[in-house]
Amino acid sequence: MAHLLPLRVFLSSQTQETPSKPLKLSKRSNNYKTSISTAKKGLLSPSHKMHKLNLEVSPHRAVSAVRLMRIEFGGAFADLLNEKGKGSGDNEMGYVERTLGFRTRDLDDRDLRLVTDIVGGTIRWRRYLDHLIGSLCHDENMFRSMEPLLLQILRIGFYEIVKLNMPPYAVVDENVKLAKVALRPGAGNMVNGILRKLVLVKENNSLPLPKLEGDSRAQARALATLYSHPVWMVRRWTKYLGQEEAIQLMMWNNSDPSFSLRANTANGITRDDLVMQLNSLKVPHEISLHLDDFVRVKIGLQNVIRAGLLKGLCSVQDESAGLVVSVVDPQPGEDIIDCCAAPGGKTLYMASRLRGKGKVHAIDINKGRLRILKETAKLQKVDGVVDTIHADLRTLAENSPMKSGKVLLDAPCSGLGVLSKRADLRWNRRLEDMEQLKNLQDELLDAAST
Ligand SMILES: C[S@@+](CC[C@H](N)C(=O)[O-])C[C@H]1O[C@@H](n2cnc3c(N)ncnc32)[C@H](O)[C@@H]1O
Repeated sequence: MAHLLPLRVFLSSQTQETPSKPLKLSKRSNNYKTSISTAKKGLLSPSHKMHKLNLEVSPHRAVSAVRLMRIEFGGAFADLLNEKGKGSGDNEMGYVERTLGFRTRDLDDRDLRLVTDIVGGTIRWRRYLDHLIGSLCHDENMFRSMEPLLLQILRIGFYEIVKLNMPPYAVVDENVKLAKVALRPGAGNMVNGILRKLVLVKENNSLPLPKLEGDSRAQARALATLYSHPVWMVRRWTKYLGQEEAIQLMMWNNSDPSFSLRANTANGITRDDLVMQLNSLKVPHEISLHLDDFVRVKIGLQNVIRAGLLKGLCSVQDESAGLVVSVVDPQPGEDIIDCCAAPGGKTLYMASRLRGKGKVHAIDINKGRLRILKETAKLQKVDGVVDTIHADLRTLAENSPMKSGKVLLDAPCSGLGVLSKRADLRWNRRLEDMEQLKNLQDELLDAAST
């Protein structure tokens, strides 16, 4: 019966989180390797390297510096969700120990919040911070040849002073201490010199920032530094939106993201149950104005993860993704095709709305992501109504076309709409990728409507 219904294709450009990648230190950067081994050489001998505890260095700065290294050179993701909550525990301290040569005391909730703020902010503001650091170095070569860990420590210090407005001399002291212990005394002296220069120019209100002047290229370069985005994005947005709106957009991308949680009704959890849990965890939240099962959370996601709420009780899902599902409006008994389904955010929400009757056929080309979808479907108790199909949609549509009254196509997208959530994404996208993506989206749309 379903194939007799008029075909409806829902196209969504919502970006989803991608699964966490393993750390690949050796291939991505020789510099990183060098700096790690330098740290180890000075500080560790194999016999005591696993238990050296340093109580003087501020733990959240040490963890932030290492997390920044992993994000820039190790293929790790910047956002909490892709760390799957492991970022707060032993795992993270293991990375700290291997990179810096010592452990710090365990992080408490406040430390964890600071790590999230510092890491997210430092990545977002990287271009701006590097401009300031470069301007305050003796010469360009000093900046260009700076070892990666030293640069991360300086970025943290600059971010804390310029963007978080933290008490400057405490910031200087703490970051100098970190550079001395994690690298060597000379590195601490360098951090001291450059941070003190920064404090001075900030106090005199004379931060060396570019002026918005000259032709459109020069202005784009200045805006790219002032609002910390790649030049090609600034040029693109200025062209399509005008300068004022492009600036608004960049300011939004630089703001702290908020998240939404969806109560997993298929597991018998209501939004009221979820609210009770959030209250008991003291996580501030607001009820969604648009969707019955959703709750908004600005801070405290780390607590939600640590309390295990994501293990079946609720999922992190943007309201925009929820609204796409509302447009599809899944009804019990329906057969729905989700053409680019993994890791499954929309599939699983649609499945929960089938109330045990019907099927979501979840197609995806990526086996690993599809496996995550399958596992999460089990966790959320909707696996009975989810059928996974590992295939390239284009080949599938040609060789064994499927029919359904409702077809959702959530094609791969640039992710430029979620830059506030994915702090590192702006630095990983290239203009050339956009053209390729557009062609792929065209082909997928054709295949989905076959
Ligand atoms: C934006 S994500 C989908 C997110 C998903 N709808 C959700 O809500 O979690 C795009 C997905 O398209 C998949 N994809 C890319 N090319 C494909 C193709 N030719 N056939 C099927 N899936 C494809 C990717 O593997 C990726 O998982």
